[in-house]
Amino acid sequence: MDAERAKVAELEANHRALSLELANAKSLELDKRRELVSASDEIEKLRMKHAKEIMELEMEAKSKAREARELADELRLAKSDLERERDNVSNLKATLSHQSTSHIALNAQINALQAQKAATQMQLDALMTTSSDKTLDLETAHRRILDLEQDARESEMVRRKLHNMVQELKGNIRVFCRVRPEKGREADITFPDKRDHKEIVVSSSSSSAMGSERKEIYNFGFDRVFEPESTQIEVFEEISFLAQSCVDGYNVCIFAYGQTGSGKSFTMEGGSTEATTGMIPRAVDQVFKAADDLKSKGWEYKMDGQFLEIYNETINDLLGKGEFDKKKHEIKHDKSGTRVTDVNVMPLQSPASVTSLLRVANSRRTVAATLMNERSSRSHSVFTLRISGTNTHTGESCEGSLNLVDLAGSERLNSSGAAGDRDRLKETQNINKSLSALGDVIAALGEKAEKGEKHIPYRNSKLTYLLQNSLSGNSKTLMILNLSPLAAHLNESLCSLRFATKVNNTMIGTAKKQIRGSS
Ligand SMILES: Nc1ncnc2c1ncn2[C@@H]1O[C@H](COP(=O)(O)OP(=O)(O)OP(=O)(O)O)[C@@H](O)[C@H]1O
Repeated sequence: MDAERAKVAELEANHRALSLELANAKSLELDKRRELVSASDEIEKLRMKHAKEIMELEMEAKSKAREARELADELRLAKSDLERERDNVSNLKATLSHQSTSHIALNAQINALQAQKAATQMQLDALMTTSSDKTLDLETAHRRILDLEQDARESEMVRRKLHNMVQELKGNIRVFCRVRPEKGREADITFPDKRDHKEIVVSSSSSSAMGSERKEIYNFGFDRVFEPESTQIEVFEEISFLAQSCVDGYNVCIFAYGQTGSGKSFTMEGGSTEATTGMIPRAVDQVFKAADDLKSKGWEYKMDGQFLEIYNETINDLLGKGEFDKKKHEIKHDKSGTRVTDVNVMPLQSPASVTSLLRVANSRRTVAATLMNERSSRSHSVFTLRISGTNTHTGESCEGSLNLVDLAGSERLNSSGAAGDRDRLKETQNINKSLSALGDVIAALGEKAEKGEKHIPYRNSKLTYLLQNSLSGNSKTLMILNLSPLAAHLNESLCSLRFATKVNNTMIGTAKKQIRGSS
């Protein structure tokens, strides 16, 4: 039993040892299991890390491969650039060697040119010296030319003055002839006197009864002949002394005579431009200038103007009001000069006031022309500028007048076609009457100058009566004969030329100044 007990005890002890061993084994197993779990975690982590590292390595490998490719590309490009650069370098080397050769050649040229430049500079210096000498010579010559031109101008003025004095001493009426420009069938008119411009030659051809051609040549001489190209300035240059002399106390009368359309109005009144300005505005301008110049010598002037029209022997005031002037105007002569009753006399302060006076007169003439059959060419127009001056230093006084007359068309009865028209016939008879009265007055003045006493028939027409004081031996008279160059007007032109020649040959005596001393 004991043995049994011992055995049981022993078994129990074994059991306990075994249980302990089992427990230990279990705890060991547990530890081992834990270790296993932790080892597997570790393995998992390592695996993941490894996978990540592999992935990164793969990506790195890919990027390296790309870089390698790019580097390979770059290398290729670099190689081709290098190749090109090599080519360039070899080209540049070739160019350089060529340029070097050129450079050497250019240097040689530059040296040659510099030598040439130095030689040219020396020549230039020599020329500059000569040129400044020449410039001096030229300036001297230029001054000399200016002096000579001035001398020539002065001589020309002296020549004109002397010419005028001779004319005044001769005492005849001056006559200028002006031929209008025209494009058309022109008559055979020539101007042979190219130096003094005093001659006009008109030729006409006619067939005789036998059929043979006959050419007649008519030669006329006047104080001045203006060719068609002559300008208003040139014409005025020749008459400016007359405008001047009315400031000195003379009575001056300038007529424009000629057939309708021959250029009378163009000459007297002119156009609207500077170049075409006519004799009236130019003369007035000149009178104002002359009066202004004499201010320094103590002269003070007063000027006034009137503009009348004589139509069918009645006087019409072109500065009046209304369409037609219905007033009856009378011409009065007394010691103070000629006066026309009831006409407007405009004080003239400046040349501009004359422009407005001409405008008023022209607008009235235009109205009349549209109402009455081109009346302007069928009437005489008389612009009168009266000038009175006193000298504050000397007490002298003077009175002058300037009459600028645009005469009615001078064509003869038949050629104007007036015969069948009563109004036209009356107009033409009146024009002829007054123009022949003008001729008679001039002829009588001529006779008076030659033979002494002679009655002057001023009263035979309104025109001559109005101009009595300016149409005497005591006044300066100029007739401008206007001619049309047309072949169709040849006969009229010849009549006008003959009339003007008669006037030109008339001596009317020497003009006198209207100057009074201080009283
Ligand atoms: N020297 C000239 N230069 C240019 N044109 C001119 C000249 N003379 C006249 N004329 C022109 O010829 C035309 C006729 O001239 P203007 O009217 O002056 O003649 P007129 O003799 O006064 O005629 P009317 O008796 O009808 O008044 C106008 O158109 C005018 O402008």
